[in-house]
Amino acid sequence: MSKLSLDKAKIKFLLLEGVHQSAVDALNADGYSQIEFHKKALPEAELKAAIADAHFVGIRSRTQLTESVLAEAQKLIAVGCFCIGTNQVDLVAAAKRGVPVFNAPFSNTRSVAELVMAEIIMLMRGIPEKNAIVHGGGWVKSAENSFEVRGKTLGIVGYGHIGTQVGVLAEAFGMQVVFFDIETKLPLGNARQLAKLEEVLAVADVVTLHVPETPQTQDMIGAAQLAKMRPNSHLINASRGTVVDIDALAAALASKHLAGAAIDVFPIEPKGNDEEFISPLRQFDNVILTPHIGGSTLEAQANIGAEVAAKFIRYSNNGSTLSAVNFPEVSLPPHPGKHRILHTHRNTPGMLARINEVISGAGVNISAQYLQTTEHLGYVVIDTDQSSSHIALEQLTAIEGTIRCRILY
Ligand SMILES: NC(=O)C1=CN([C@@H]2O[C@H](COP(=O)(O)OP(=O)(O)OC[C@H]3O[C@@H](n4cnc5c(N)ncnc54)[C@H](O)[C@@H]3O)[C@@H](O)[C@H]2O)C=CC1
Ligand SMILES: O=C(O)CCC(=O)C(=O)O
Repeated sequence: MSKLSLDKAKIKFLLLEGVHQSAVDALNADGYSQIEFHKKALPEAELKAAIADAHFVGIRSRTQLTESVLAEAQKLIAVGCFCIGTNQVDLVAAAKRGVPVFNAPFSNTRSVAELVMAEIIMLMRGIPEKNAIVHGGGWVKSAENSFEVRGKTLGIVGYGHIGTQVGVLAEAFGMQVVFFDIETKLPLGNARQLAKLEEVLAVADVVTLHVPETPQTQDMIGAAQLAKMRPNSHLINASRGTVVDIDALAAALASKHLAGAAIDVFPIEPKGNDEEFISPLRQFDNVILTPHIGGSTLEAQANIGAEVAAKFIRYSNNGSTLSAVNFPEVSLPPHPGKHRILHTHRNTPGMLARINEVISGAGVNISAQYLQTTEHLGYVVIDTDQSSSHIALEQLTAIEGTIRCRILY
């Protein structure tokens, strides 16, 4: 590997929310030693101070990287979400600054699916209430409201990575699976895609939500949708807290229209393990409440740590943005003996021509080049035969529409 223009020892990684040690190990093994590690999310003022000189920041679901936080991050090169969801990052604000955002799109998928499968069985057997009764010294040995899952119908809303895994597990238990998704999806096994959310709600004994947080999924399950669910059915939400109107859910449980629920994510979650969890759902013994741990298994966290750290390393060493969620995806193999320039710009006509004009004007030969664009952004990786350091970096940076230009090596 050619020597990076910015010494690895000077590149600061800010890792928050106790990301797994596997991330630190992977970065250390590649020669990155400046790692500031925090077990928790930082309050906004502390976050702004810590991010000011960070080149890479790694978070989980709790840290909000808003426009105003990103504005403080003048040296930021990339963001890593050590999880699936990226809704906690202002992706547009990051892209505007030339900052790609990476995540781990399926390292905790199985963990969520297993928890959901367990909850389906627990809810169908009425275990949460029975557990509470026995803990209180009671003893109600009864088969009332206790059912096998075999032959029952599971409704999956959002049939992506997690939804499909839940469907496969549920079918192995003999359940019938129906799902709703805004995209047409290949149904696995005997699963059936239904055209409308309401159709799924009307037939399912258990409804489980696996959609991302978007403007369209905000309060997707409110009073009207809960009313359309079958009497005595169950709701599971391990997606995002904004997807369910919690007060409407509390009302549906209080009226006994729903027989139970399992909720892992909430509209407002405590910022740390020392803060009290406040929710109208605490009063219900027939609701399984978990502290956003759907993806929190040791296996998943170790895999996520290694995966996102590898994406940081590839981008830092190579300029590869493969699998970035807000950025054109470009990957060139390392070219020993060559020199590499990274140019991020607004996607306007003629940009590549202007960049190449500057490079050839400096008497430097381009040996490889790869451009990708998204609607608003262009990212080009340029390998040159001669050292590009003598090309006026200012000239490339001065091209109208340039967001960021770096000489990598
Ligand atoms: N509780 C936890 O610890 C965890 C929660 N999650 C959450 O689960 C979500 C889903 O994860 P994946 O399955 O990996 O995502 P995915 O992107 O693979 O699947 C999401 C599916 O939802 C569909 N969808 C999007 N908008 C929709 C709408 N309005 N109506 C119906 N379908 C819609 C998409 O077409 C896609 O098929 C994540 O975005 C994250 O928020 C993920 C991991 C752990
Ligand atoms: O483990 C975490 O911090 C968040 C898990 C999650 O919600 C996700 O992966 O989207």
